[in-house]
Order: sequence, then C-alpha cells, then structure tokens
Amino acid sequence: MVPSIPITDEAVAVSIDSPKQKSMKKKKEKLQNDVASDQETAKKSSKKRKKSSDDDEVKNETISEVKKEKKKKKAKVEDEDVEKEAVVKQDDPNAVSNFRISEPLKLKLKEKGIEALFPIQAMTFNTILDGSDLVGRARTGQGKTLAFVLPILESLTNGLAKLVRKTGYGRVPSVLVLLPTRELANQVYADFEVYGGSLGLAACAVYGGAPYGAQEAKLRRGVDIVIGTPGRIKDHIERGNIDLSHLKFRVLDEADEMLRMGFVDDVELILGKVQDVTKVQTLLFSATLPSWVQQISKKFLKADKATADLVGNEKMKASTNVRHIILPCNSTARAQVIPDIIRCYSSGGRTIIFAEKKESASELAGLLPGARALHGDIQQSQREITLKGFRSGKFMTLVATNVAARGLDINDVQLIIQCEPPRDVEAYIHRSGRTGRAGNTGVAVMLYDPRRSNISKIEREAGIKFEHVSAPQPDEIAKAIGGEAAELISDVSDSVIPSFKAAAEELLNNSGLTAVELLAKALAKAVGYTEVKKRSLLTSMENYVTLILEGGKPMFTPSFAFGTLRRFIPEDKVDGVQGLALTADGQGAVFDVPVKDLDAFLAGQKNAVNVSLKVATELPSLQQREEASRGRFGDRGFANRRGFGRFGRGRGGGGRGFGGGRGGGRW
Ligand SMILES: Nc1ncnc2c1ncn2[C@@H]1O[C@H](COP(=O)(O)OP(=O)(O)OP(=O)(O)O)[C@@H](O)[C@H]1O
Repeated sequence: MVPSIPITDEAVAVSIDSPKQKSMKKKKEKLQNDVASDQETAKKSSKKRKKSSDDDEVKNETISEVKKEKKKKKAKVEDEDVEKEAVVKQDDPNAVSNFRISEPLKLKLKEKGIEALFPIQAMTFNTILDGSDLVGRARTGQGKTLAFVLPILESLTNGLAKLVRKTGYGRVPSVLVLLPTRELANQVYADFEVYGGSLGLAACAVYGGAPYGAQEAKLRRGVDIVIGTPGRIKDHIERGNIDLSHLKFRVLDEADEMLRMGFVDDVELILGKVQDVTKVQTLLFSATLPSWVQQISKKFLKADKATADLVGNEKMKASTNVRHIILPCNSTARAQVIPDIIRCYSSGGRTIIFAEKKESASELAGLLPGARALHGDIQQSQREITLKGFRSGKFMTLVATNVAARGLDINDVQLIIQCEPPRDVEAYIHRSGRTGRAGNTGVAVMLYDPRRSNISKIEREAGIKFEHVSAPQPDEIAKAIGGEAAELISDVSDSVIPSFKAAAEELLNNSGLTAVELLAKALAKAVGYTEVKKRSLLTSMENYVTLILEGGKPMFTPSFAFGTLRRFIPEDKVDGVQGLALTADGQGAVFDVPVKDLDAFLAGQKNAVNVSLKVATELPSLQQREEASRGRFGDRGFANRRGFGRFGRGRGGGGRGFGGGRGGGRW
C-alpha cells in the first residue's frame, strides 16, 4: 500500500513535508488557480458552443455565400478551440481521467460539470483508496465532501472494501458519516445518492426531528452508507436498527463542531461499535481543526494516519475568495441598515444573515422583507421547507443561527452578514465560507459595536485583514441599485405610455420639478427607496451624525471624554450622545449625536478652550474592547497588540462543551 501523501503521526498542522508533498504544495496554488480558470474556460466554451448551435439553427436562405463561408471558418476555429481545450484537460494532472475512478462515476461527474478534481480531492484520493486513515483540511468551499465520497465509493465497488462489504437485502452498512447538523446530513446524503446511486449503492440520512419510521424501514431493507447526526444514530443503535460492527469507513465531517457541541461521548460510543478497528478506515475532515481536535483525533484514527492540510500554517485560514468587511453598527440600527447592505453588496444573489440567538434570528427575519428564519427552535419539517425554498430561489434572504454555519453549500450565495462577531474564530471562518465557494467570489460583512466587540482576535487568528467600511450612504445605494431601477423602468412595456401620459404631463406641470428630477424619484420608488436618511458612521443609526472630539491631551477613559463635553455642552444634549468610543491613538473620542442637536454641539464648542469638535467624514481607528478596558493606550500601539484580555481567552484549548450533553439546543 503506497499512500499518495506521506503519513504523519503529527497532528494536523504539520502536513506537507516530504519532497513529493512539497512539490504538491507548490502546485497547490497553481491548481487552485487552474480550477478557477478551468471553470471559466468551461463556461466560456459552453457559451461558445451554445452560440455556435444557436447560429446553426438560423438557416436563412438569404444568407449570402460569403457569410456562409465566414461562418464555416468560425465554426472550424471553435472546433479547434474545443480540441485544444480537451488536450489541456488531459494535461491537467487533476483531470478525472487521471484517477482510478470507474466509468459510471466518471460519467456522473461529467454530468455534474466536474472534469478535474479540486486540490484536496486530488491530494487524498489515492491515500483513501489505498486504505489509509486520514485527516483532511482545506478552506471552506474547496470540495471536502467529494474528497471522501469519491474514494469511498470506489473502494466499495472496485477497491479494498469490495470483497468484504455486505450486500443484499438487510445488509449492514459499510460506511458511516457523522456530522453536526441535520441540514448537512441531508446535503451529504444527496451527494452519496447521486454518485453512489450510479454505482448501485444505497444511502440513508438519519437525524433528529424527523420521524423514526421511514428511517427504520430504510435501515432494515439494508443500506451501504449511513449519514447522520450523533444523537439519532445513537438512538437507532440502541433500538437495534443499525449494526455498525462491519463498517469499512467511518467519516467525521466537521469534526470540531461535532465535538464542540458536546457530542464527544456519543461519537465515542458510536465509533466503538466497530468489531475490529484494524479493518475500518477513519477519515476526519474540516476547514478548521483546533489543536484540541487534533488531540482527540489521535483517539479515533490509527497512529499511521495520513494528513492532508491545505491550510496548515498559512496565515489566512478563512476563504481567500471572499471580501472580508467590517461595518460599525449598534444593535438598534441593524434592521434598518441590513437592507441597504444587501442592496450594495449582494449583486442580486442570495444572502445569509447570521444572528447569535434563535430569537434574534426570528425577529430579524420578521423585520426584513422577504426573509425567512432557520434555527433549532423551528420544527424540522419547516426547516427543510425553508432551506428548499432558499435553495430554489423562492426567497433570497435567510436569517440563521450557527445551524447554517457549517458545510451548507447553496448556489449563488453572494453575501454573508454577521450581526455581531461570533464567539470563536472557527465560527467566523465557517459562516463567511458559505459564500465564495468552488472558485466563486463573495462578500462577508460583519457588523460590530466598537465599544463591545473585539475584532482584532478574529483578524489575528483567522489571518484576515478586514476592510473597514461605514453604513452605505444614499449616494452609494443609488449607485448600487440605480441600474436595477433603470432596468425595471425600461422593462415596462411601451403600451402603458398612452394611458399614463396625461397623468405624467400633469405631474410635470404641477410638481415644479424637471422631467429628470421626476424620473429620479420614479427610479427610487421602483426599487422601494423612498426617503434619503443620513446614517452615522459610528453606529449606523439613521438621522444621527458622528463627531470627533479632541481635547489637546490624551483621553484615558470614556468618562473623561464625557467630562470634557460637559464643560461646554448642556447636560441634556450630552445625555443624547450615543456609542462614545476612544480613538486608537488615544487622543480623542468619537460619538454620535442626533442630527437635530448638531448645531448645539458645534456652537457649544466655541465656548471651550483647546477643544476641537468636528463632524467626522470618515471613521478613525478606534480602541477595541480589550484595549479600552485596560484604560491605557497611546504609543504602546494597542490597535495591534497581542493578548486577548478577557475576551475569548482559552477557547479551543480546553474543548468547550466537552461531555456536556448534546448541547445542540444552542442554535
Ligand atoms: N472537482 C470539482 N469541480 C467542480 N466543482 C466541485 C468539485 N468538487 C466539489 N465541487 C463543488 O464545490 C462546492 C463546494 O464543495 P463542498 O461543499 O464539498 O466544500 P467543503 O470544502 O466541504 O466546504 P465547507 O468547509 O464549507 O463544508 C460544491 O458545490 C461542490 O459540488
């Protein structure tokens, strides 16, 4: 048995160190680019082919001979292009044809538009097919699911597991996939159905919240692959519905989350049901593998396991195809600002909004037009209807808790909005990874309250350099949706003109506005934008404006800043100040005041000596929670300091939630 990547008993972080792996690592970046460019080429060529066939259909007698000749030449060039492409595909070391993949599976992959394996799949295919245990890590959306699905299916039908796998009615399963959420179970099941189905293998998804009956019946008839969440799998074992003694493969998908949720005892119990652990292969995949999971993996996987880590020590742990943006916003302004963020950043595609709590997800979904909620308090049948509706485009905005953070692969999700920074960096990586998948790009916007949030921890641990933006302002919004509005108006049939012309003329004559001004109003109305409200840069609140206060000497605490203000601004106006935060350089404070009080603030300043108060045109860098709570700043460079203060210390190391029951109720 020669695994295609070296085996290491080190934990995940150490991965690619043999000469072959080094050269693979070098190739990796290239391959990732190749994947993207392959997809682009494939798209272009299919467009070309479509155009060619469309052209062929236009068999018009009146086309001149010259035109026909030109067309022939064009078709020839296109054929040559396609041939060249085929050669390029064959040259691609990751082309499906270069792997021990059987014909029916190849055909199915082709049908699904997959011509070449993604890097994580290419790196691990032979290793898994040849019988090794494996820990696999690649960034979100890089194809980890097929990385285990394909070699497992090949092993069962043409490889090592073929001879020993059970067949026939009532057969016991050969493969068990454990994962943290029901939605993910359904998604992975769908992949096994599609690809395994082409090889005559049967799969079954088993998860809580769904009736036992149908699951039981399927298990009794016999299946090859069981995919499920630990709680329900354990229940089926206890009821005698699943016999795992003859497993050939055990897969832990999103292992860290499963263990973090407190499933560790269930997982251990389930994995322990195998008769002979030397005869089962165990695979563990995730985009994030904190050190405590690496420790645990020693328990579940063989000592000579292989490791394929496409993230490793690279700084950037989150998706590199995603624009990572942060936007200051307090909780009361969220519902007002989110629709404009969607207008400006979603490119008309789907948006997933992550809320920390189930109640806030429901509440927000109620406030946003056309949005639906997905979380753990919603009945499973409704969860499935909601997800189906979102996938099919019935509605374009999903407000979810972390139940949707892991693994979900939904087409055309262009934008992720996180209502506040998540508690751990892994959650940030997985949530933002619901966009920018399979070589596509996307945007992840995280809202934060500068006084309460610590974003530098996420920035540091995920290796992200956030883009700082403020809430979209009217001009930006108009720019983003003006085109859409113009399209909507242009699409209206000319047939309406005669009927509405008289009303339009009357409006033009009586409004005192020019035709262009009126049309501008009509465009705004067409996309539901009827009032321009100024938004503050600091809290994103409507009809508030952000001011910068400097007092000529360092400002140590927020109360010092308030004290300075009280020296020259009436008490009742100071009481209306919102969101006061200290600047990162320690020389000033930033806060919001209602637009109606702005004059009072600016006028009051004239009575103060050595104090400057200005309207902020852009938000300066602010001290974050960890820095502000220390109460010291200045030349010590707090903005970039290491050390977490109270915030988030010790997560990961201890395996939060371990052995604490199922813990699934969090979402
Ligand atoms: N070789 C391939 N060629 C083209 N598309 C692929 C290929 N492999 C997988 N995909 C597609 O890429 C998308 C992402 O795959 P997948 O969901 O397995 O990612 P992942 O790495 O598991 O992500 P996450 O960490 O978020 O769970 C899916 O839509 C999948 O169909």
